[in-house]
Order: sequence, then C-alpha cells, then structure tokens
Amino acid sequence: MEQPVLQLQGVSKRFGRFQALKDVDLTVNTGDIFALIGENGAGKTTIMRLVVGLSPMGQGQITLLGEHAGHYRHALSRIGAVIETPTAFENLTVSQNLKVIAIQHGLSDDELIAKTISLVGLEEKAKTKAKHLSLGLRQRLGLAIAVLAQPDFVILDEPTNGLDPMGIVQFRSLGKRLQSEFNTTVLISSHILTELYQVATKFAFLHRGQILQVLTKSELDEKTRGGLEITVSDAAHAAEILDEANLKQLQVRDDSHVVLQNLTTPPEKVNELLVKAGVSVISITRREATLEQYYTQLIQEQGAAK
Ligand SMILES: Nc1ncnc2c1ncn2[C@@H]1O[C@H](COP(=O)(O)OP(=O)(O)OP(=O)(O)O)[C@@H](O)[C@H]1O
Repeated sequence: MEQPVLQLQGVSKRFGRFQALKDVDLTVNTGDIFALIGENGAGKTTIMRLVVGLSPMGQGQITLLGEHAGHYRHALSRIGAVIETPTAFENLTVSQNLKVIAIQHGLSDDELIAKTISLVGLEEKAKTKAKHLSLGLRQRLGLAIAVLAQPDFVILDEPTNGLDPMGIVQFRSLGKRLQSEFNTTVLISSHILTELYQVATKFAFLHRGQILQVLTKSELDEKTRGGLEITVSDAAHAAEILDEANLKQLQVRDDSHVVLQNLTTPPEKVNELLVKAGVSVISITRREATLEQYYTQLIQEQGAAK
C-alpha cells in the first residue's frame, strides 16, 4: 500500500534576507521516483539538505519515514543520499570503499558489494582507487555507496552530473531496477529533463523556492500530449474560426501560430475550415511538447500571472 515516505508541510527557509524556499508542501510515497525540477537556484538542493539534516530547519515540518526532522532516531539509517559531489575515501579502491560502507551498516556480504558494483557499471574499476576516478565514475561510486545497504529511500541530487552518455543510459536502468527489484523510493533532481522523464513517476516543478505544480507521469503525459501547430496568415482570426467549430483547446502563440491540443479532428479538416473562412494556411505540423517545454511554459505562465 502507498504510504508517505517523506512529507514537507509549509516548509520555508531563509539564508539571511534571501528566501530560498517558500511554503513548500510535498509528499513522496512508497515506490515513487519523485523528480524535483527547477532552474539553477530554485531550491532543489536546499530541500534535500533540509531533509537529511545537513541544513538547519527553517519554518514548517518535515517528516521522514515517520520521524520529524530535528528529531530523527532511525530514519537516517534507512536512507541513502548523494547530495552535491559524492565523497569517498580517496586512497581506497572502489570495492574497498564499498566494504567500509558495508561494515558501517553491519553487513559483510561480498556478493552484495559485487552486485552493487555491477548495478552502477563499475566492474572494470573495482580495483581502482577513488582518487583516480573521473567525475562521472566518482558519481557512479557515489550512487553505489548510496544504494549499497538497500535503503528504503534514496535521495539523489544531480546524479547524472558528469556522466557520459553510457553512464546516463546505465543510470536510467539503475533507476528502474531500484524501483522494480528493491521497491526503493527515490527523490531525484537533475538538469537533464529527458532523463528525468525516462525514470520518474512523479514530477514537482519548483521555481524560485515555490512549488508550482506536482504531476504524476500520466498527468504530465496528458498535458504534453500531441497537438497541431498551425501556421496561418492571421492567428486571431484562425482561432475564432476553430473556436466556432467547437475546437476549444487552442492557444494563440503569436500573430501567425495557433496550437490546437488534444486533437481528435484530422489536420485536413482543420485546413478545410480555415481555408473556407479565408485564412491562408501556411503549414500544419503535429508536435509533442517535451518535459522541458512544459516546464518553460509553466514558468512563463507564472510570470504572466504576476
Ligand atoms: N548556505 C547558503 N547561504 C546562502 N545562500 C544559499 C545557501 N545555500 C543555498 N543558497 C541559495 O539558495 C538558493 C537555492 O539554492 P539551491 O542550491 O537549493 O538551488 P538548486 O535548485 O539546487 O540549484 P542548482 O540546480 O544550481 O543546484 C540559491 O540562490 C543559493 O544561492
């Protein structure tokens, strides 16, 4: 059954006079791969640091695995986190690093270490010292450290930072395996929105310290579903004609572009309607909005609403 793993209620945080988070409400449930999406400085890392107690609480309440931030007893031992640059023992090899972490968790299972190394695709570097790893490989070691003890909840801040394309592909499968094989709940931030879209099941859009919207993957898919981009001589007139024909979900982008969403009407029909009404149709193209475009649009709407 779905249960809250992490809840933020009315969380605000200031750094001096700067309001980094404002009244943030979030619920991450068991099995979610919950993506935090936001521009540089939106507050993603601040949320993660507050959750793990790396930063003192501001206002509001954070509940992690049933315990309140500031009063954690067992919650932190049940999570794995990579926040900012992952740290490792520089003079120890990849497998020695993982051995140390295993011992810290009271585990002495070499098979688990080997399995974790393969999960993050570090087999060929198992005997390499951490100080000789590239940024992307360090990132993989950080991931391995975070997931080694099979925590209930994993927090990953920019886990794909520095990964090469192969690393990103492997990361995608790691995200899916964490969920399907270990039922791990994940909170993740990344700048690579196409990657987040591939792995996440829920999306929170954060802008200047505030949550604009939280969507499930199917809600996001619904909102970004394909539409027709219509280039015409007179967009306002075209919109009137389409509206009269009961094609309601439309948006005038500028003087010459109208976008019609959730369309079941074929493009030929749209063309016929417009041409009959004397609007010159230059082109009709089918488009799907990406997560990136959706996020940009959301921020623009937010700016326009102010
Ligand atoms: N210790 C601090 N002192 C002062 N300001 C801070 C501190 N930590 C974060 N900030 C500010 O708070 C804001 C949010 O920062 P945060 O690191 O959470 O953003 P982010 O969404 O993770 O961005 P990025 O994508 O760049 O990592 C930024 O403007 C940052 O400069």
